[in-house]
Amino acid sequence: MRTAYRVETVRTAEEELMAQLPEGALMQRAAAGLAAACAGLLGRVYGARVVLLIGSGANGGDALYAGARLARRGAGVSAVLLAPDRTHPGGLAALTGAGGRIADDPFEVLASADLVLDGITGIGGSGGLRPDAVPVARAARGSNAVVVAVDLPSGVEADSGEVRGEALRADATIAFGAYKPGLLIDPAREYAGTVRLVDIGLEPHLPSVPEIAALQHEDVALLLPEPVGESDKYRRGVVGIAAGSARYPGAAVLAVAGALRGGAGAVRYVGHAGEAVIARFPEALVHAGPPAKAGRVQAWVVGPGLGDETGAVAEILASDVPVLVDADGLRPLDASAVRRRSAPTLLTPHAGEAAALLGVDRAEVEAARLASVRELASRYGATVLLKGSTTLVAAPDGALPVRANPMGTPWLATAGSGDVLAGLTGSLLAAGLGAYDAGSVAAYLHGLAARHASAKGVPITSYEVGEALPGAWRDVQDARDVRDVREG
Ligand SMILES: NC(=O)C1=CN([C@@H]2O[C@H](COP(=O)(O)OP(=O)(O)OC[C@H]3O[C@@H](n4cnc5c(N)ncnc54)[C@H](OP(=O)(O)O)[C@@H]3O)[C@@H](O)[C@H]2O)[C@@H](O)CC1
Ligand SMILES: [K+]
Repeated sequence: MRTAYRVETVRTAEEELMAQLPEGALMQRAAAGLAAACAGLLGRVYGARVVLLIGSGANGGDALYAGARLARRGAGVSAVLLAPDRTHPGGLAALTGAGGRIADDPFEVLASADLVLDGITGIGGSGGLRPDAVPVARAARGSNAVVVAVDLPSGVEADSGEVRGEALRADATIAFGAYKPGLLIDPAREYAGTVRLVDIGLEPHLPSVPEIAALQHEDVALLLPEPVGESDKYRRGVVGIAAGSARYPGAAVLAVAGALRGGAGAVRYVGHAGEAVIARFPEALVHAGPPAKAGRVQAWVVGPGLGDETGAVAEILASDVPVLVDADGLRPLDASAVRRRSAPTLLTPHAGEAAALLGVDRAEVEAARLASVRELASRYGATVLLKGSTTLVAAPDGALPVRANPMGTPWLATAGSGDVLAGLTGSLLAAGLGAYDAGSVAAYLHGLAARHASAKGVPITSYEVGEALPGAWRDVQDARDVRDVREG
């Protein structure tokens, strides 16, 4: 599991740790890890041209000390000082002592750089790059150099993942001690490139509940439902899918495709696209409706492709089993009906649907995804899965970390992929997972399946994502088998 902590939490932990260490030791740990990572990226340090972009704080200090280490190994290191009067004094002395130089002309040194270290701002920055840093940052990005962000890409908001002005896009980010939310949440995450964590001994000082958690294979493996010896289809759970319409039968087929691969013992389809469903999936149980007459289910999915035929939404919300509401089902959603429910509710909007639920513009949701998912979860008293390039899952009470899905891929932005996800998630709910786990496990498997399906970078259809789900499941399960062997 990758975990991220807010700036305030990181600073408190750092203070605790620093009190136990000699002065400056923590920064040296950070700088040593940073210099080693840069050496790895450069391949050959001797003779490499390294440019440091230095702001007014300790982030610049880290970059200067790392630059000094690279200079001692024979790199030509130049520092661009963006706040010359407030440059970290110890770091600057170390750099010049090791033979590094202060650049007279930032654009000249950037033009021939092999590697740029972005030490403009770290966790102390906010509000995007300041005007004087913008042309320098653009020149760095426009050069042929590898851009390495120190702790965070400068210009992004560490706590929210927002990008409020211009920011410097990195090829890699070397983070110290802990991930910050912005390294896991878009749009900031997209500026970070490949993120690597340097251990500076912070972990024992961090709280047990992080702000953000991103599952990895091993975590997902532990959450997957597993059929036990005496499982019959009802024990494994029946998922009801109320989706599709005469106008959009495809959504029903795709939702059922997802549901059949999510671990439920049976899939009961209810609606007007039964013929299309049965033609593709003879194993589905098909009923014309209404949902209450369709027979017992352990969880409902309602919404994909309903068009204007949304009558089933209220009826399904009145049931006493877990309910997932997606797509067209979100339009007529009544917050008080959701809040009244005793069984879990999971809402799965994309940014546009989330914006409509919140009464704001789509751009506002996309810019502030973390705040939006939390606000929705608290307003509806429901678990909310906000779809996007990093899908977020928030539980209603706010005590659990928001889960960020690290498995997204741009190829998932294809018609119908949400229908597959809804079916898959509903199936996991029926198989007994809670809404928070079902949402995050489904988002993970769905992203992994899309990666499998587009393995060679080819465009994929949503149906292929459904077909690739068993492969993704197997992949994740292999992680559990590896762990069992290790521990067994
Ligand atoms: N604590 C530790 O022991 C360790 C800390 N570590 C390192 O320290 C980093 C945090 O350092 P920090 O607190 O000095 O803040 P930092 O990010 O350098 O910003 C400094 C100043 O920049 C300014 N500023 C603000 N916004 C701005 C903007 N948009 N554009 C330009 N400038 C802007 C603002 O000053 P202002 O100009 O507003 O007075 C702000 O105070 C952390 O990320 C990690 O790298 C590691 O070494 C591990 C050990
Ligand atoms: K930085």
